[in-house]
Amino acid sequence: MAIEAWYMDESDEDPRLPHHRHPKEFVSSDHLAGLGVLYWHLNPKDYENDEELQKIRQARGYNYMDLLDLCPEKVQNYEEKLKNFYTEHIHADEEIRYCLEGSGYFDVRDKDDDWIRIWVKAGDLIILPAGIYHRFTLDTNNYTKLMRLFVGEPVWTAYNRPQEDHPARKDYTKSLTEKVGVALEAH
Ligand SMILES: CSCCC(=O)C(=O)O
Ligand SMILES: [Fe+2]
Repeated sequence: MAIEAWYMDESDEDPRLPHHRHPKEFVSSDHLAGLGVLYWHLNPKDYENDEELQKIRQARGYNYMDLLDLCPEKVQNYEEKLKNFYTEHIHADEEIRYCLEGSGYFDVRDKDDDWIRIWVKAGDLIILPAGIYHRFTLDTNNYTKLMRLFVGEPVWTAYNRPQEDHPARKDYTKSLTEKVGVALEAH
């Protein structure tokens, strides 16, 4: 099963709506991979014993794990947290999220600075590379339960845009130009 992702319209209606362009412009997982965004679909019911998940965690060194149940009863400062999640930012490290229940939107900037909306549902594991501008919102279902993975002690610090001088941002932009170089050489 492929991930659903699309280019966003420019309207400032409720962020929890899909915000498709007209006509719809879907984005493939290859296109996402070109931005350094990786994706797997796993069995969310089996997350405690799942060998596929174990393999990914081992291969990438994700020894840290916790669960984030995104509902007002379980999250302190719920509204403020959601507001911060939807403020465009980067991190110094990868952001790894595995959706166990519900759904939500991870928005990432493409090479031309346009927003791509990635619809993450139960079973979707995504990795956003360090330095990519992104944000998160719940969709109209208003609920998700996410697993957060990390290499070592987690650092969730968000650096709000602009961050052009942040080392992770510089490395990320450089990796994008290198990817373009490889694609051109292949032709
Ligand atoms: C709710 S997880 C996604 C939000 C985010 O970008 C973050 O936690 O940094
Ligand atoms: Fe983030």
